[in-house]
Amino acid sequence: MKFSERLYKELQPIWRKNHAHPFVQGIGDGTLDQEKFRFFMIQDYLYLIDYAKLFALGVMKAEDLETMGKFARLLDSTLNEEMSLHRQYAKKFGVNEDEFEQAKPSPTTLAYSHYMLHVGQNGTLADLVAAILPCMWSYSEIGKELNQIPGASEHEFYGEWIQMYSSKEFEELADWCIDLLDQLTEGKPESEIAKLEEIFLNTTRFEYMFWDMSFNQAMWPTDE
Ligand SMILES: Cc1ncc(CO)c(N)n1
Repeated sequence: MKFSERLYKELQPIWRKNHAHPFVQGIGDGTLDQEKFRFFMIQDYLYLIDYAKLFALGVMKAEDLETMGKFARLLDSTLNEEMSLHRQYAKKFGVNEDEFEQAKPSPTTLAYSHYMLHVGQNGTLADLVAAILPCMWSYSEIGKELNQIPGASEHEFYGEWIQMYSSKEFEELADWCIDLLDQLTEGKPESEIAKLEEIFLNTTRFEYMFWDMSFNQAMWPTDE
């Protein structure tokens, strides 16, 4: 069995919670409170700044030119395509993108992005890929599922978000990452595989927490 097939089985309970979450459901039916979405987009912008750095670390850890080139393109598309979606939403909210960039990360954003950076900096290329895959894979699945809802991708406010994550290009990025992880783990001993599975499941759990944090607009509980 490919490693990704094993992961696909393991992640099911968490993905079911993602898809059922009122934040995700609300994007799909267009009823999500725009203030919650604004909170999410700001936190996601901060998250993506760190996520893009993981691709730079991927360039550092890659062992062949083809993989280096792919990570370089992922870095470029995150900064200049995916994040331009956030900059467009910033405009819709009537704020300058600098306001997004200078916002403070929530505890969940900090925990998630710093966990990934820690794994990416201290681990192997396989550790890094295991950490970054849930992000691409789960958004691609959510995007495709929401795109099935009639009219959802034409919704005047949430349509563009659904179009971005249900796109073929985004799906191809996730598929590339899945294939790379399968290649890197082929023939590896169970002890190594189990460690990678734990990393993958940790960031999968963080993905769920990110939806929940956004729905609750959760900053530090000690702030007034
Ligand atoms: C938190 C999070 N996970 C995944 C993606 C997809 O890139 C994103 N933009 N944000």
